Amino acid sequence: MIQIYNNIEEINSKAADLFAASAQKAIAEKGKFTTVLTGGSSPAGIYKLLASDAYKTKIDWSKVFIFWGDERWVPLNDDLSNAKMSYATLLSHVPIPAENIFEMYKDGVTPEDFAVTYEQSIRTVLGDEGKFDLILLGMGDDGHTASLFPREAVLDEQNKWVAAYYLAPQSMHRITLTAPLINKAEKIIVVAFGEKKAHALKEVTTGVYNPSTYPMQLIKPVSGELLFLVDKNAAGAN
Ligand SMILES: O=C1O[C@H](COP(=O)(O)O)[C@@H](O)[C@H](O)[C@H]1O
Repeated sequence: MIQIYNNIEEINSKAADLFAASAQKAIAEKGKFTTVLTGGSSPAGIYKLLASDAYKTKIDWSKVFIFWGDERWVPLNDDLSNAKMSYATLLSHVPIPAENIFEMYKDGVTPEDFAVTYEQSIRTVLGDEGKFDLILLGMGDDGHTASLFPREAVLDEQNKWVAAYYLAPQSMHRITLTAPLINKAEKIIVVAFGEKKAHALKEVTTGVYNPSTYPMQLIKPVSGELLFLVDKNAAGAN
């Protein structure tokens, strides 16, 4: 389902409301909330809102378990780190235990080896079902999501839950949750705003199925819900 909003503030507010509601429901039903944060420029406003006084008391952060959808293979203090942005805007401002946060990077190991470790961490917290309560995703102007980039072999991955690979156009390694794992989630929210996303959004939602070019098309929950929160510019409604 696609919901179109007037501006980014409205998107942020809706996403924060949905995050809080998912957390409350999961904690009431299961005693914990497992979620995946996205990187890039789109989610910072959502994270700041969740860290604000109005929202942070709505969630029992001691029962929240944080993973990431993808990461550039850079240390936490690097400005390219998705985790660095998430700490700066959210995680350093809420009472979440450090052991509940699963950063997608570790010094001194290869990204490929760490992908195996990260999958094991997910299995430890979620069990072998691998069903996250809520996954937040962004979408690049090229239709990529997480680190599922156009024409990369990772798009064909069927078995691994987490994969790492060298992304030649960016001259860096990426580590990412794979589409089969993402699609197990209870709820997936994709946030996209700005006219630079309009072409990809149109292709992803109404174009011919061609995930090699528009990897976001791989995101099709098995039994959960997929919701796009977009602004008028991304929706091409202006
Ligand atoms: O490389 C990435 O880009 C996408 C989209 O980012 P945005 O800046 O256009 O919002 C993001 O979802 C992903 O986490 C990030 O690593």
